[in-house]
Amino acid sequence: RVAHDFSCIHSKDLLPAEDGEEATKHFLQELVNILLAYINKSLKRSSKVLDFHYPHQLKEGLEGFSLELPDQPDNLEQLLVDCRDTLKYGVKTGHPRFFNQLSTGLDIIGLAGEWLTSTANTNMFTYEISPVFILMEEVVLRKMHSIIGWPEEDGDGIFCPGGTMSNLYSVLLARFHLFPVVKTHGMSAIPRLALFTSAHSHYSIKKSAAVLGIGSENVIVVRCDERGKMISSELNSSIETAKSKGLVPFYVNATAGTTVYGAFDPLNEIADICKHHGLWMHVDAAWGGGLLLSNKHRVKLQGIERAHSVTWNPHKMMGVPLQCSTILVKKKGLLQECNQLCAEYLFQPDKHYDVSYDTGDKSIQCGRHVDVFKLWLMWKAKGSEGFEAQINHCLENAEYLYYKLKRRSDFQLVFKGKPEHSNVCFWYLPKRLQSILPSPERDRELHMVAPKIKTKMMEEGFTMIGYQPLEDKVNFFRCVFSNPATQREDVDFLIDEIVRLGCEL
Ligand SMILES: O=C(O)c1cc(=O)cc(C(=O)O)o1
Repeated sequence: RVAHDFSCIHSKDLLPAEDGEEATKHFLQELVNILLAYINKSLKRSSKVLDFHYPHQLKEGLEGFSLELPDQPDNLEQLLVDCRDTLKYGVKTGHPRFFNQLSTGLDIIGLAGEWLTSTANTNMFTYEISPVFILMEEVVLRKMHSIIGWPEEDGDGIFCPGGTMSNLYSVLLARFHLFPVVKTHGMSAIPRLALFTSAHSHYSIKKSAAVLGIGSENVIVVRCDERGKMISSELNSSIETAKSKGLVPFYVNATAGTTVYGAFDPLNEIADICKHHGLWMHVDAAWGGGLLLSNKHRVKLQGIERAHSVTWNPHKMMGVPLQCSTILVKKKGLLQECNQLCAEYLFQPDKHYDVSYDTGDKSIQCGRHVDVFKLWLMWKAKGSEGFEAQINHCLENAEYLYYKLKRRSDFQLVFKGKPEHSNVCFWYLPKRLQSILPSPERDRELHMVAPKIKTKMMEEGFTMIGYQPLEDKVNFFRCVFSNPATQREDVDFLIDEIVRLGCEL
């Protein structure tokens, strides 16, 4: 193919310009070539995960890569160079040795789904402008309801821009369910509320209470065991205490797969307590929801069918491209009642089709991105069995890492026992610390090890893993597996790289 000269054409020469079709085809084909080169590179172990630069270096402009916005249009050759550079200086989150976040991987079908979604460029507020996507959302949500174990006649939900928003919906719905007057009269019309969540749960529960005007101080944090699982007897006593202080408990968040440890709360015990006190039970399965697809692992979420609402992020363990998050609600109609404002310019009641398909008014958004298509396409491509296999593979990688570290004296696992999810948490002890008994002094030294290793790791760029302190524990690494491309050799590489970078610290 003749390489096209894009230096003398500009965006105005592309469609919808007259006879812009040829230039458009060549420009988009060239972009696809850039993306294909990036995809191949991301999946090659010989490539780096990242080519790290400090903010000032990127802002100054690297090798002509300027972030500044011009008055005159750039030509398409420059745009293609900018596209290459944007990817060059980014982080390859699809790389088999990228362990830094819960969302990793680069699924080709998911990517194709996202490309089609952008090309369709439509909105999810009404059936009239998204007929296919609205029906797909209904089909996919119903499938997820049945996987949770809710009966056919139950189940509602919506795709949200991330797990934090999904959790926020659950608090909003629980409050509306108990006090519908709050929608119109606000918080002054209702007594002081209290909600409960575990010490290891996601900070979005507190954030939801802050955003919704409930107050983050009214989020009562329930103690966990050494594995990070909520202690249900502590939940019960916290609820009793809140009542004795005149607060009105209304909501409990149980976590299925905590962010750092990957712990699963005892859902049946929590459901019993919620039933006894008449509280809304939400399960934040943003990270653990994917395990419902695995016959081997779904037992860890037993009791989830008793929840009033569930957050489940397919962009985590199912490897769907960001973003893809759902709030699933057992009671039909509540989302609509809670959020609808019936804007006449969108939700006309006298349309020529069944307006119950205009699901936009269930949302607290107006415009809403189509996040369902890439999930629907992946589900068609893999089948539920395909998702099960990839999720089991990720947990097998975690088990492999766990047993490798268990046998070594230079690594120490943060909690005893096999991980419930694909999170493996550990300290690395440089040679000089390996012979020192645990003490506050050793802890002070150990606290600096992970940040130093991470700095060198990012500067060299061959792998990437997260670290954090937690409660009384000094900085430790958290390795999580959600990328089906990751194999045992990548686990071996990670361990060797941490030793190489840290043994002399
Ligand atoms: O969607 C994600 O990748 C994600 C969401 C979190 O809340 C926390 C993390 C994380 O701790 O890696 O990841």
